[in-house]
Order: sequence, then structure tokens, then C-alpha cells
Amino acid sequence: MNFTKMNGLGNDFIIVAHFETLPENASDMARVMCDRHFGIGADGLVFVLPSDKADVCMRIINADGSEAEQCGNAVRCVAKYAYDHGIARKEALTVETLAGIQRVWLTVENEKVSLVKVDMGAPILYGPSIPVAIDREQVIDHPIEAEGKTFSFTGVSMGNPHAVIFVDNALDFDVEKWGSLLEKHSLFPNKANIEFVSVTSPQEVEMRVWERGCGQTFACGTGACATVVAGALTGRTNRRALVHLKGGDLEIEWAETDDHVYMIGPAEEVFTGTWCKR
Ligand SMILES: N[C@H](CCC[C@H](N)C(=O)O)C(=O)O
Repeated sequence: MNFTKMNGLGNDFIIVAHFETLPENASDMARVMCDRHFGIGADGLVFVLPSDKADVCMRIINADGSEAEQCGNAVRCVAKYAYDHGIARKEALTVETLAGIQRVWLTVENEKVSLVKVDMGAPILYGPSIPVAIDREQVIDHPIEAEGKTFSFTGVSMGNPHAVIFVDNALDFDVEKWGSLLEKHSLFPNKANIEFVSVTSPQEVEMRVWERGCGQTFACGTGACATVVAGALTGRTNRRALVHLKGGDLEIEWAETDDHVYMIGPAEEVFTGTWCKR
């Protein structure tokens, strides 16, 4: 089985594009292929499938075998893959996901996609647990406790659940310890992606992330979107901000015109290969 290895700011994926529908053993495939010692190694396994509603369909399986509703970095990779490999040779296309149809705009240089803009749709605000939707004028920061330490989070869904926690300095925060504890907290019956964010200015933040189903990653597109929504709602940031991640930067805007969140960032194809293991 042929595959293509891609990433969005170091959030890396195995792209498989020759199934008509999601294989029944997709979760097992993800666990084996994403293993960084006995497999190819990746944060997720991404299936590029035909769609009757969009130019292409994306299904994303985390490294632990759980399926996610949405994945911002993977949507950029899938859009690039579709253009570069001739599935949808156009600079504005649509990607069907479990979170809905995503509009995508491509920047092409030397016949290859270098930058991708995605309409990630409108956010849903959660709290005091996820997924308990609340109105926007309700309390935004919700308390959450782990091992005797209390944090406050803003719950935001971009189709997948995020708990955004503002801290003094995200760069030296113990993401492994607290992210792994909070991902599976009882307030998050479907688990959650945990973002730790420090605000540099109203238009610039540092974000580190512990992702549901794969641990700490170099970048999280939906997490960056959730971060700017949480920052704007709590008065910490503007609705447009540059999110600095371990693997690079994402430009995020939560537009007032349509309440949608727009994300601009790169996508990279690294290598192709053939999977030989049973
Ligand atoms: N682990 C996430 C899916 C991947 C999201 C992230 N890689 C992104 O770029 O949005 C979840 O289970 O919701």
C-alpha cells in the first residue's frame, strides 16, 4: 500500500489515498502505521476519499486509533495533496470532514501548493464541561483541578473539543504532565485537546498543545483556532492573531462578518513510500 508522508508545521500525517471508503480496520491501521518505532511514525493517519459533497473527503485517525471530527493541519495537507496529485487541480476547493465542508484556498508556487487558507467554520463555546454548549455571555473561564492544582479553561469546539488554558509562560510549561492528566479529565467525557497559551500581545500568542489521541504535537490547527476564539472572548487577544507553535506560525482570524475562523499556514510533502507490514 502506497502512502505519502506530510506535515503541517511538524504535525505529521501518513496520507493514504486509494480507498473508496474508510476501511473497517482504520483504527488498527493507525495504531500500527503511526508507531514511531515499529511503523512509519506520525501523529495521525489520514484517508483521502472520494466525496459526493465536496472535491475530496478527509477522515483523520489519531495515533491511538481514535477518529477525530476535524484536523486543521491535516486539511491543509489534504488540500495540497489533492492539488499536487491532480485529484482537484484548482486553487479554491472544498474538503468534506466529519465537522462539515471546509472551504480552502491554495497558494501555488512552481506548480506546487506552498500555503493554504482554510475556512474552519464557526466555533462552539463549551463549559463548564465539554461538550456542554453555553451562550457566549456566560462565564468563559471554568475551573478544572488535577493533582491538587487548579487551572481555568475556556472550552471551544472547532468540530473537535479543546480546553484552552492561559498560563504565564507556555514555553516552559510542563505540557507532558498536565496535558496527559487533563486530556482524560472527567469534565471531558470525549476527552479533549489541551492548549497551554501565553499572551505576548493582543495580536500574538505562544501556544503549546497536548492533543487528544496523540500527545504533545508540534502544532495543532484547530487548537490555534480555539486559542484565538478563547483569547478574544476573554479579552486577552484580538480576533486576529499570530499563533506561535513549536513547529512554526499560524495566522488565525475569527471573522466578525460570518463568525467563521480562518487559518493560514503551510503544508509540506516529505516522502512517499510503500507499507509492507501486514
Ligand atoms: N487530536 C485531535 C485531531 C487532530 C487535530 C490537530 N492535529 C489539528 O491540526 O487540528 C483530536 O482528537 O481532536
